[in-house]
Amino acid sequence: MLEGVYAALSRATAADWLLLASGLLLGLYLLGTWRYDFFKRRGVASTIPKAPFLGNTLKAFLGLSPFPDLVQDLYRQGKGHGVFGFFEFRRPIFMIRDPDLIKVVTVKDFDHFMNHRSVASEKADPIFTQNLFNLKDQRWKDMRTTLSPAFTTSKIKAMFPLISACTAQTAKYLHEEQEALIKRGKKGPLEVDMKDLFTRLANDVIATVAFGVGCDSQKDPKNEFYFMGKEMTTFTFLRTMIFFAYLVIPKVAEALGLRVLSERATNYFDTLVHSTIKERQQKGIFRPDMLQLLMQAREGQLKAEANEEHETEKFDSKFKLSNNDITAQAVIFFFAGFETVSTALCFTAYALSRHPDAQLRLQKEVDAMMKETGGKPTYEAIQGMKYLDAVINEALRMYPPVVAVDRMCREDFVLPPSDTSPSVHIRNGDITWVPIYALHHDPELWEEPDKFDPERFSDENKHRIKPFSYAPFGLGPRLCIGQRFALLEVKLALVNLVANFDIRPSPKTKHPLQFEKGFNMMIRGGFWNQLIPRNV
Ligand code: HEM
Repeated sequence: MLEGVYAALSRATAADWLLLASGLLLGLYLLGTWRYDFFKRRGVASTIPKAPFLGNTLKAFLGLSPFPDLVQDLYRQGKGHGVFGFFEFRRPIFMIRDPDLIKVVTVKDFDHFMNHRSVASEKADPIFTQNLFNLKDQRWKDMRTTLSPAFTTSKIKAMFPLISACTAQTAKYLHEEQEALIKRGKKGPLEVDMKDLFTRLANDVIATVAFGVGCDSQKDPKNEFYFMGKEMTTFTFLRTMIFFAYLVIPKVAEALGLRVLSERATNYFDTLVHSTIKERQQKGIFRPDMLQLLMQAREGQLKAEANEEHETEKFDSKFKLSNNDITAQAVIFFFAGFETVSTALCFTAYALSRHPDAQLRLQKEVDAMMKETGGKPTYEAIQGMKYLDAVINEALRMYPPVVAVDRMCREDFVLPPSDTSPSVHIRNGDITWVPIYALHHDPELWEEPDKFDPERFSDENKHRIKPFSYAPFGLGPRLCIGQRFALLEVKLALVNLVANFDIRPSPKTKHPLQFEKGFNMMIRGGFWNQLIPRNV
C-alpha cells in the first residue's frame, strides 16, 4: 500500500502539488474557523475573529495588548447586548454584560455555574488543583464549608495584631530609609518603587498569617520565603505558555503532565507546612493564624462562632483536611492574596497621589482615629473609618486587581430573556465570563466612570450603585473567601502610610496611566511615588 503512495507521489506534477497544498490550506482554514459560527447558531451576538485559530484574546497572551483594555474593547463591541460572544482561540466564551443576568449566573442559578474551568493537571500539580479556587462540585462545597469559619470576623480580628505588626514594620523601614537618605546628604523626597514595597509587605503578611513564618522582607529581601514565593507566583514565559496550553489544548497539556507551579517552590512550601504542623503538635504551640485554623479544620474542630455570618453553611460538610490539603490551601492563600493585595495598594496610592484633596481628607480621618486610640489603631477603629473604606472601594472599582472571572456551566441551562438579550442556551462545559473591569467602567452604570470619586461609596450615595455591577472580589457563593481579610490588610497598610507620609506623584510614573501589556495589572513605567514625612 505504502509503495502505491510513493509511486503516486513520484508521478505527481507541480499542478498536483499545488492542488494538494491548496486542499491542505483550505482544510486548515476550515478547521480554524468552523467554530466561529458558534454564537450565530446559538442566537447570540458576537464578534468574529479576523484569523483562523487565533480568536480575540491572542494579543494579551502574546503580551501585545493589556488585558483590561482588551476586555473593555470586547465589552464595548457588545454594547446593547446582555450576552456577547467572543473566542479565546477556538473556544467560545459567553461574556455576560447585563448585571441582572450576572446575578442569575453567579447567585440565582449558581448550582449550574459552580466551577471555574481547569488550568492545571491533577496529577502534575496536586497542590495547585486541590486548592479552593480550583476544586469543583461537591469537593469545592466541602472545602469552602470547612474553610469559611477561618474567615469570619472574630478569626480575622484575632489575626489583626499579626497584620498590624507587618504594616508597622513597613512604616518603620520607610522612616529608616528617609533618615539614611538625609545622612547621605541627599536632598529631596524618598522615591519609592511602591510595587516592590507592597509586594514585600503582602509577602510578610501571608507568611506570618498562612504559614506561621515571621519575616521582614523590607530589611531582608533575600529571605528564602520571599524568594520561593516569587518563584511560585512569577509568570515566566514558559509558565505562561503552559497556562496557555491548558486553555487551548487541555487534553494534550494534561497528557504531557505539564506543571504550572515550580517544583522547587512547591516542595519548599510543602516541607514548610508539614514541619510547622509537626512542631506545633509536638510542642503544643498555639498561634492565632490561618495555619492553626486549618489544623483545627483537619481535626473537624473549626466552627463559626454563634451569630457569625457563614456564607456557605447551607452546604453540609463531613469532610476533614489532610496535611496535603492544608498545604494546598496555604499555597492558594499566598497565590490569591499576594499579588492582588499589593496591586490594590499600588493603585490606591497612585490615586491618592493624583488627588491631594482626597488624600488630605483621608489623613484627617486617620489623624482623628490615631488621636482617639492613642496612636494604636484597633480593629474596631479601622473598621469604623468610612472615608478610608470609600477610597479603597473606589480604587478597586477603577483598578480591580482581577479583571474578569469565569464560571463553567456544569449542566445545560437556559439563561432567561432580559431587556437586553433573548433567552440563551448554555450547555454543559460552556464558559461564561463576568467582565469585572469593563463593568466598573461602563458609563451606563457609572457616572463619569474614569473619574476617581470615593463619594460614590458614601452612605448617602452607595444605594445608587446597580447591584451586580461592582465585583472586585467576584460574586455569589464563590466570591473571594479572603475579602474581609484582604480589606483589613489594605486598610491597615494605607493607614500606616498616610499617617506617616504625604504621597506625591513621581515623575517616573506616567500620567495618565497606561496599563502594561499582558495579563498583569501593572502600569507602564511601574508604580513610583515620592513619600514626604509628615509633621503631625
Ligand atoms: C484585594 C485583594 C483581593 C482581591 C481583589 C481578590 C479577588 C478575588 C476574586 C475576583 C476571586 C474570584 C471570585 C469569583 O470567582 O467570583 C477570588 C477568589 C479567591 N480569593 Fe481572593 N482576592 C483578594 C485577596 C485575597 C486574599 C488575601 C486571600 C486569602 C487570604 C484570597 C483568597 C481567595 C481564594 C481562596 C479564592 C477562591 C475562592 C473559591 O473559589 O471558593 N483572596 N479573589
